[in-house]
Amino acid sequence: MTKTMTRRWPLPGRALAAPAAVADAVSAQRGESPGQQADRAPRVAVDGLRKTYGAVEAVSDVSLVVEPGRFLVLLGPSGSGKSTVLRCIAGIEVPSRGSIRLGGTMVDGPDIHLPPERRDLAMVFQDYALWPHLSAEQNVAFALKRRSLERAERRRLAREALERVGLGDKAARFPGELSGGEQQRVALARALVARTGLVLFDEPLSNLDADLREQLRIDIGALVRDQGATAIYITHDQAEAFALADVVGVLERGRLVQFGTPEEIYRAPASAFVARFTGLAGELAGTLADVRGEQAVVQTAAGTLTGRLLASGRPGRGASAEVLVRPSAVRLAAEGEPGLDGEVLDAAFRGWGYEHVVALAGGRLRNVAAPARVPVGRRVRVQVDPAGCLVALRPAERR
Ligand SMILES: Nc1ncnc2c1ncn2[C@@H]1O[C@H](COP(=O)(O)OP(=O)(O)OP(=O)(O)O)[C@@H](O)[C@H]1O
Repeated sequence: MTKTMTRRWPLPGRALAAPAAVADAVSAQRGESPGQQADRAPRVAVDGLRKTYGAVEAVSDVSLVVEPGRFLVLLGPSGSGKSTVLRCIAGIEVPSRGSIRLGGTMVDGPDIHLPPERRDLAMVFQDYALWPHLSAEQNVAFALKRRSLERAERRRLAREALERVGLGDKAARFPGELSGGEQQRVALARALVARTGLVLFDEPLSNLDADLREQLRIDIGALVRDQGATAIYITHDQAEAFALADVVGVLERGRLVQFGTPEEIYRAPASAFVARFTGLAGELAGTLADVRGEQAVVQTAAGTLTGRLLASGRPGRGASAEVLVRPSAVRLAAEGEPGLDGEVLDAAFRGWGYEHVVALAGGRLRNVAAPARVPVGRRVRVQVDPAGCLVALRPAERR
């Protein structure tokens, strides 16, 4: 089932803002300082969250904390439970177990469930969710409908929000007269106009093509940070997650398997799953030759490689291992430089230079960078930086 079919709430255009926050939100629009705005951004604390649908456990025991004004991205493959966690935080789903606190308020807990409209949050959806019969300005102004504001003031705030997302000149257009990227900008303006302390994003860029995605991603990061709101954003795109997040939570089959900064997750993934999901140039199988502290030496068919060991305990020499290589760790060796012997299978121009696919004994590596194109079939050497290598033991070899 698609998200569009399963989304039951909110109706398009509805802002999920608490009436109590009306005065605050409006005063923010009237020139409150960013510091005062940030004061309203809640700390989000999810504790022991579990959600089942019949026999399906969509989310199992997820606990996390997002500090006020921080940007969390939940990253995971399809079906890992990202939407379910987000929908529970929004109040659209009722957790089966666990608690959720937004600032000082418990919004979900034993016998407690606050509806979305009492959570002082706004949400941006994958499919924009705009009212087709309302203009861009009316769609944005609709988010202020529940607030005791003059119509003219609502219009002014809506126009201001549209200006902020670069659509000041298209306020009168209907969604059908706007491109996908522009429609999502209207949805973004609608989420920001009420100045709620928490903004949730449900894969907002996935219906847009690459160029637009990048531009809107940059604008989302800038606008949300400028507003000082706490943000939670879900995606299955690792590059998007790393680019946007202060902190990333990786989900695997309903469980939060790592929570840390993008840098921590890239350098020290918690498991082979996290390493694979956050981007590899390739994998080379071999046997463990040595372990020195956190570093493991692996003998592969292509040569000896060193990397960070992704396992606790003291695995023995000779254990079967896999070297997982990050894209940033591979480049073609210069003339006379040592490296792993291989043959070029493909060369792709990337603007800054070229990326090659190189076949090695026992595997292949993608993303092998070089300033010039090396023709297919040419024998080459590949330099592999140990700082971008991770060593995973095969399951049977873990102790
Ligand atoms: N209403 C529902 N009824 C039954 N099962 C559901 C329902 N919603 C989600 N699930 C199941 O819960 C699991 C997690 O789904 P969820 O939509 O949270 O994952 P996701 O990571 O957001 O995936 P995607 O990126 O594909 O949207 C999946 O196995 C899904 O099939």
